[in-house]
Amino acid sequence: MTEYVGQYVAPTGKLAIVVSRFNDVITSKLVAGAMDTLTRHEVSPADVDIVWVPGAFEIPGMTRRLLASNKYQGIMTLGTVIRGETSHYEYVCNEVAKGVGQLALTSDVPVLFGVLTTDTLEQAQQRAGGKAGNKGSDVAADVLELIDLNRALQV
Ligand SMILES: Nc1c(NC[C@H](O)[C@H](O)[C@H](O)CO)[nH]c(=O)[nH]c1=O
Ligand SMILES: CC(=O)[C@@H](O)COP(=O)(O)O
Repeated sequence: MTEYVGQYVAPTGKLAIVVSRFNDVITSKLVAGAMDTLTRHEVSPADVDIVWVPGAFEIPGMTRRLLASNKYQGIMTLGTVIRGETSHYEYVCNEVAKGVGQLALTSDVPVLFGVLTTDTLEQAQQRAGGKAGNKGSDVAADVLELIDLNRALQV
């Protein structure tokens, strides 16, 4: 039996973070968490491109463009969608999740989903460095793991 588990090691190539400016009081903390985790695992900041888009809805499109550039070994998507008074929340969340999910499914380059979808600002704050951790840190570790796993499997 052979078991494969990716390790948290710095890849040889570049990484990208696609992050939305909407709710940037939160998304900036997600980026900070991601960069903290990446640098703790010896990823050079020079090897990370951070691309800011207006809102979460724009994340899939920009991610698709970065994938097409063939510049990156892995892409993390970060955003924060907080429920408002109308059904807009559902449409934004559904399209972002569907778009990023489709890219993750069809790309050989790991694409990670780090978009918070919360009912309240407090819930988002708790997941951006509060008691529920930092989603940016989570997806940073995940992208390192997936890149290394693909390397080990030679896929
Ligand atoms: N309400 C939130 C949005 N809305 C904006 C959309 O994401 C998009 O930028 C706009 O519809 C133009 O296409 N975006 C978030 O990231 N978070 C929200 O809570
Ligand atoms: C998630 C959203 O788009 C949300 O901020 C919009 O708020 P509202 O539904 O009150 O217009």
